[in-house]
Amino acid sequence: MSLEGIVERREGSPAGNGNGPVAKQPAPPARPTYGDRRLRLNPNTEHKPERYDDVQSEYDSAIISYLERHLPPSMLDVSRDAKVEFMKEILSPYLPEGERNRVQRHKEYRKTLMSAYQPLHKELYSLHPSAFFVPSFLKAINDSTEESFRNLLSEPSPGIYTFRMFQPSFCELLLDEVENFEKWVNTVKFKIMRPNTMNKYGAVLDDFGLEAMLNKLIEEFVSPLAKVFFPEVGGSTLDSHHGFVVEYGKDKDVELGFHVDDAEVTLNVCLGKDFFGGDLFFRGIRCDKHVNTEAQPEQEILDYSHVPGQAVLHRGRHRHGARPTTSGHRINMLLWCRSSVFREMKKYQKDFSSWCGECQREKKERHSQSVAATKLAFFKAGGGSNT
Ligand SMILES: O=C(O)CCC(=O)C(=O)O
Ligand SMILES: [Fe+2]
Repeated sequence: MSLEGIVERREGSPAGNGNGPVAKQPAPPARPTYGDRRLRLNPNTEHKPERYDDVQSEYDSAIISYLERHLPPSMLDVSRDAKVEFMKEILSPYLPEGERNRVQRHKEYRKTLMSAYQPLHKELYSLHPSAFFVPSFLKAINDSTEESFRNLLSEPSPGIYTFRMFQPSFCELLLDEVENFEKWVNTVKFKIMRPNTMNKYGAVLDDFGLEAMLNKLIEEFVSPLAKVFFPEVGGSTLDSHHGFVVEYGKDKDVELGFHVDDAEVTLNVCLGKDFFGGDLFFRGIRCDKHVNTEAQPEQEILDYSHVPGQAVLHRGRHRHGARPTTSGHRINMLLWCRSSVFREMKKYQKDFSSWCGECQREKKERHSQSVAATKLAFFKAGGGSNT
């Protein structure tokens, strides 16, 4: 969806098709008019958009919030409902029919689930930083400087950051809640959607009420890091997410194949419990075109062992997988953080050498070839001789 596109489509929409009289319609209910209805091309960065998490619509609430900054000035002071109605109308042509139906069905699924499931630990459903996070993580985010982040993190391989994040008591509560949710699902025989195409076990946290808490967690605690470490892949403009848990062990998933995430930035935190194996393996960052190319042995190969409470933060395009969990039970929380702005801009780009390891390698190779060709031409022309 292009915002430029939206601007153009809204201009001068005709009342009829120009082929004769327009059939008379019953008068529509009176609607307020808002003067100039054209969107701003550039967002009003001083305007703080409202949150629309509670709005029932086919669109992600983050997109509605994002669009609010583009509203014409006359629309900014109208009621929240009027803004929503206006923005839904603007967005409606941009979802293809199939996608619209899918999104609608998912909204209904989530609504049914949330109205039936009784949360066990209500305190998890809103963000309580001092109860959730370890003091070192809280301090680094509060200080919010690159130096404070660097003091907190380790970077065992370029672009992979690890740090202690959750309190053991928080991990226990979340594990308990997930277990309770799964028990309930089995008792009432509700067929739940699994987190993604590669996992048969696990649950989508957003689907049973944790979406608003996770939104806040990302906004206040992941985005500050993503802005500093991943600006070239939309780390400064994260605006939606997919939050879930994956489960490995006997009678669960065992391992996870080599893949990239449907995310710009991924936060992966181990919640527990006791387990052996399950190491993550990483093999370098790649764009779509280069996703199947070889890893560079020196720089791009890393194995990482999960530790409960500890987070790994990486680009979604950082290729990875998880080795078999050979005993015990491993549960990790994943936040796939996305940026609609980055995705839109990516459509118009071909060179991803600011983050793709293979684009970078090709660029370097082109550069050395051109330096070599220039040198050769220079010597052939007699340059550099002292005759
Ligand atoms: O099992 C893990 O820790 C990795 C999970 C993962 O990469 C994913 O769900 O995308
Ligand atoms: Fe992944």
